Amino acid sequence: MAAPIVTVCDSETSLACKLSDLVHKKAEEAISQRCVFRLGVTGGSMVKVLCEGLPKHTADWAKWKVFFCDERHVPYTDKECSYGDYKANLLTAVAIPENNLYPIQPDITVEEAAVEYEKKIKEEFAGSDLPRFDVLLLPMGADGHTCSLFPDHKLLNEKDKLVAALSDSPKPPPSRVTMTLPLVNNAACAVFVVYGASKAEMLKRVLEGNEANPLPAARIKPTNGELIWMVDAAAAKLLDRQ
Ligand SMILES: O=C1O[C@H](COP(=O)(O)O)[C@@H](O)[C@H](O)[C@H]1O
Repeated sequence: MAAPIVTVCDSETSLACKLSDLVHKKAEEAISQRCVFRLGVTGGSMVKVLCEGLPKHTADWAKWKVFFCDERHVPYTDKECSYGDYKANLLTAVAIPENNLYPIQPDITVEEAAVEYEKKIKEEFAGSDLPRFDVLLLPMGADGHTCSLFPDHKLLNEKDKLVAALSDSPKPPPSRVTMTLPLVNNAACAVFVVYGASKAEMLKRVLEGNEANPLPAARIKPTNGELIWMVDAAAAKLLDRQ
């Protein structure tokens, strides 16, 4: 893996802008090579910056396919549902067809939902043993989690499943579906999006620490892809390099 690229933006607005420039550039490259752009998104604070920045560009939206790196196992109408957030805030702002947003099913058990989502991803990447997303947009929680991979959780050791269920998430809601490290680390480009002072201490640990038992976010090291951190000045304030 090449060394991670860390981009520090002055403000949340500038972060939204630079993030959308990057995603659009990656989309154009993917569409020109393969006629499709496969993106993975996450919920939480990501939704706001993404939905603010992306609509400022024109794009071949029909060729974008948007999957979820993780999802809370709640109904689509629940305020915790990331799919519901993107449906309300992204699909109303850009012309990505609704069918190109791939939700995780809430109306079956969480284990069934994980199996079904892995199948859906494998169908999308038919012919490849290990799917390779063009871009995965990743969060970093204040506890160092990413996707729904939490510190010291057994799913950090998952080697076979590409998508897994958990019912003991330390952050509510407890039931979730998440991409696992083998799938995330096979992405062509993994982009962490982190902003706000509440993430500053953890960002320093993940980027500058060298812990024996790495935090989940520190375990993202695409084996044959890029790793980019896009952060705002508030989150970066404790970093040695600024
Ligand atoms: O629970 C979750 O948390 C992360 C991070 O949320 P943030 O609001 O601290 O950015 C989120 O992105 C992830 O998708 C979600 O399930």
